[in-house]
This record gives sequence, C-alpha cells and structure tokens, in this order.
Amino acid sequence: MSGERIYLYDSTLRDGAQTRGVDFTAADKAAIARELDRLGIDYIEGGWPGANQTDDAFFGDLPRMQRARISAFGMTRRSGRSAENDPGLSAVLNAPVQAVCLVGKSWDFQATVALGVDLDENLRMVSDSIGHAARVKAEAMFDAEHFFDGYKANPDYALACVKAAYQAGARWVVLCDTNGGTLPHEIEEIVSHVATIVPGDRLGIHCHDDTGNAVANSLAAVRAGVRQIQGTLNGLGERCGNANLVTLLPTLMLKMGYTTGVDEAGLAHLTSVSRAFDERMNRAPNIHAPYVGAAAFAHKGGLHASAVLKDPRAYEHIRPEQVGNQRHVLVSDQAGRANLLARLAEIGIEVDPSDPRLPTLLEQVKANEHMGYAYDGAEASLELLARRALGEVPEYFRLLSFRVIDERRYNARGELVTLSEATIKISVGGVPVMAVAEGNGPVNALDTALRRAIAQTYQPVRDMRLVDYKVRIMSAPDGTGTDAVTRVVIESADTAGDHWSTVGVSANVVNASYEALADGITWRLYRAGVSVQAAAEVAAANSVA
Ligand SMILES: CC(=O)SCCNC(=O)CCNC(=O)[C@H](O)C(C)(C)COP(=O)(O)OP(=O)(O)OC[C@H]1O[C@@H](n2cnc3c(N)ncnc32)[C@H](O)[C@@H]1OP(=O)(O)O
Ligand SMILES: CC(=O)C(=O)O
Repeated sequence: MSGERIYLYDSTLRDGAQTRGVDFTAADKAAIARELDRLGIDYIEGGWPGANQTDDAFFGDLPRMQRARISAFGMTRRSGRSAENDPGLSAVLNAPVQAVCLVGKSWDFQATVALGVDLDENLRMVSDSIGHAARVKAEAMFDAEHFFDGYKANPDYALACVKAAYQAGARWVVLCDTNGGTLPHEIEEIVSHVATIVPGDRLGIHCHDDTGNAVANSLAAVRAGVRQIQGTLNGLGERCGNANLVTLLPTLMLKMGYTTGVDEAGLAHLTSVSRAFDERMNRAPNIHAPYVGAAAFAHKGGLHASAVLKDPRAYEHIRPEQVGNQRHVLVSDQAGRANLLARLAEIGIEVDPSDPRLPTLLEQVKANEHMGYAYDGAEASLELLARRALGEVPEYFRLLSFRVIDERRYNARGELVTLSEATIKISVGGVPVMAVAEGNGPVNALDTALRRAIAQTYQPVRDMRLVDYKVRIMSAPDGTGTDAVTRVVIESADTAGDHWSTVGVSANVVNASYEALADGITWRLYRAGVSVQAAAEVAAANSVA
C-alpha cells in the first residue's frame, strides 16, 4: 500500500455537461460543486467562461468552497492572435478563479486538419497560452487533447507538445485519451515514457470510456506515475462518458492504498452522493454500479446467501458501509432457505429456521417466480406472501367483481377521445361496498374505483398515491411464446414519504394491475395496523345510511 497522494479533478460540470441528455442550470452547477467540495474533491472544473450563458452565470456567482479549487476551462489561443489579445482566452482568464485548464492539440493530424495550422504554430499556441495563463493565475493546467492517438502517430511531436506546456509553466500536464480508444497496457507503456520527460507529480490523466476502460486506463496511468486523475460523477461525459470518479475513489483508497482529499467519513457518503446526483438529473441510478449500486452488495444465489450469512467476506470484496452502501439478501427462484430467512429478518419477520412452513413458502416463491412474478423489485408483495403464509394478514377486503369499459368516441368539440370507466364491488367484513370511477385509461379508472371503495371504510388509504406503474410482457412460462403473460409492478407512496412496490401477474393486463394495486393497499393497511372489525362496522353503517 503506497499512501501517496492522488489529486482528483472533477469535470462533471464541463465534460459531464457534454453528455447527451444532460442540461445543467447554473443552480444545478452550484449545488453539485458544493457537494463535490464537501466530499473532498481537489479541483472542480466549473465550465467554460464565455461559451454559454449558464457557464457565465455560474462563474458570475461562484459558490463558496471550503477546500476545493474551482477551475475554468478553455482552449489555447486562436492562430493569428496573441495570447494576450484573444477574446476567448481572455474570457477564461478573467473568470474569478485561481486555476485554469486549457485544452490544446497534441496530435499532428489534429493540428493540421482540425485547426489548419502548421506544427510549429500549434506548439507556439500551446506555449504562449500556458505561459500567459501561468503568469496571471495561480495554476495553469494543460489538457493535451488526443495525446495517446498523437503519440501513436508521431511520438516526437506529441512529446514536444506536452514538453512545451510543461516548460511554459503548466502545474499539471494532463494526458487525454480523447477518443477513448486506448487500452490499459498502452496507457501504462506510453505514460511510463512521458514520465521520463515530465515528472509524475506534474502529470494528469483524462480518459473516456469508449472501450469500457476509462477507469482501468486511469489506474494504469497512476501505476505509471501520474498523480492527478480527471473524471466525473457517475461517469458522465461526452459520448460513452469519462472515467467514473465514484468507482475510482474507493478503488484508489481501499484497494491501492492511495490517499486523496476524501477521508474515510467522506467515502462513507459516496453512495448517497452518487444517488443524489442521479436524482438531480432525474434519472434512475444504475443498480449495477460498482460500489454504490443497489445490487452491488445484493446476494441472490442460494450458495452466496448461505455463506454471506456466516461471514460476508465470503462474497463481498469490501464492507458495504465503507462506501455507504447496504447488504441485501434477495429472494427469488435462485434462492435457498438462507436467502428467505435473511430476507424475512430484514423486513422484521423472525422465523425459527426449523419452522415447517418455511419450505412451503420457499416453494411458493419459486413457483410464483416461474409464473412471472419477480420479488426483487416488489418487496411489499414478498412481505405479504410471507406474512400470509404465517397467517398474519387479515382479509381487509374481498373482491366480488369489477368491470372496466373503454370507450373511444368524438366529444362535443369533435375531438377523438378515449374514456375508461370502472365499477368495482368488494366486501368488507361481509358488507358489500361498491364504487364507480372514470379514468384516462382502464388501470387508472380501476385504481380510482378501488381506492374509492376502500377509502369509504379504511382511512389510511386516503393519503396513498400511485407513484410509478411498469408493465412488462413476457412469454408464457411453458416457453411456447403463444400466451404471453403480463407483469405489472406498481410503486405506491404515502404522505409520510414511505414508498413500497408490489407485483401482479396475469395474461390480462387489467387483472395483473388489480393484483398489484390490491397488494399495495393491503400492505398499507397492514402497516397501519387497522382493524377489519372496525372497518366492517363503518361499512355496515354506511350501507344503512
Ligand atoms: C475534447 C473536448 O471535450 S474539448 C471541449 C469541447 N467542449 C465544447 O466544445 C463545448 C463548448 N464549446 C463552445 O461553446 C464553442 O465551441 C466555443 C464557444 C468554444 C467556440 O465556438 P465557435 O467560435 O463558434 O467555434 P466552433 O465551435 O464552431 O469551432 C471551434 C473553433 O476553435 C478552433 N479550435 C479548436 N480547438 C482549439 C484549440 N485547442 N486552440 C485553438 N483553437 C481551437 C477550431 O479550429 C475552430 O476554429 P474555426 O472556427 O476557425 O474553424
Ligand atoms: C479535454 C477533453 O475533454 C478531452 O480531451 O477528452
């Protein structure tokens, strides 16, 4: 274990802003910068002053940082202008920050084709711009764009570019795998050579993930001597993204023994930082993300669960708490008794391992999964299945019948509309209750009618709402593919902020939806501990009235 310091440079607000579908506001940028600062990141690249209004607004009202240094990104001077007289470069250097990072060409082909300048002029553009930046800012960095492709094509020229930046005063010379096509062994070999010219403690690495190797490439560069890594939160970035700092951080600290600006307590917040970032971008976190994904410490295979319960090291490479994540033991058709017992314990059901009802329950889970149920993402339905098997769930209501009608017609304004209407009859403690509702689709109408019927007698249903509805059509369990079955997963929530998911399966999408809706309501009533007897009395009084 080395204990040496690695400097982390976050480019979420610049290269991350180049991600397809991502559009930060200045307020987003400020909030993300504060989060990165709290985490302990050394440098935060805020954007490109002068390139767009968002970046100007961000640099015009910079968030206060505790430890991190915000840097402004830009490019070397244009050909034919002096560094002092280039409006683009001036906009970058006028930003009220101490650090700047200028991108410049280091591949001869890029200089002649993309810039249309001769190779000497490109060297002067690098050296003039970095020299000027180093005179007016505390730190000037050079992003050597396309460095690895340039080195492969013309090593002498690529090395001349980084040497020019270093000699002009660059604090960090950052080797960029701009097109993301370089492999780890190439990175290690090339960086080892560069480190004989520019010392490792002045070298950085900036990798893209086009071969899925951005993290591996960054680590290979560190092995070869670089001491600054550029990356982004959750691997955002141009095309396939940048090196994911959320993966790199624990790898550097827990596996390779490097120190960073992030301490142990910061590392223990990594999962929440990563998920809060996805939340801000309004996208679902990747459950399979290394270290921080919901599946990163989820044990599904029966052999795994059995061993993990004896000692988690059997199937875990680190302790989940080190990165703020949690262990989960899943129940599915891959499960054994150990998974089931662990899962039941997680949801607060203590069962004697020799309870004769356990094998029956496990068989039932497996049979249901074969039919198309999936309890991985529908924990409330699993809890109800288990509690019903243990005789703990009262029959709060019984379905007597429902009917759903869809009508497609022209309304009075001559517009084609589709309306759905649902009628439902349930029995509460033997007393029939009926409700009718309209909706913008059959499931919406049925959901409204069911809640309306139940809310007449059960108060806790009134603060419930449907948050998410997912339908998946699957081929029939016999594998013929002729009679598809539909799986519906519903997420419900209450006003206290609790969320729970339930599942229903049927050849008919409305039946599957009813099953998931009814489970969602039953779980809410069970958790609220309501009395069926009291509800039946209300239902009886309502029916007399
Ligand atoms: C590898 C990377 O990710 S680098 C970062 C890439 N990010 C971005 O481009 C996002 C922000 N960029 C922008 O908003 C715009 O491109 C701006 C404001 C910077 C420039 O806009 P424009 O002046 O309209 O130029 P445009 O984007 O069309 O073309 C880039 C110009 O810069 C020149 N250029 C490109 N790289 C460099 C460089 N390192 N040094 C000097 N000039 C350069 C190009 O030759 C081209 O010049 P030309 O207009 O004479 O052909
Ligand atoms: C600078 C940069 O983003 C790149 O070369 O990929």
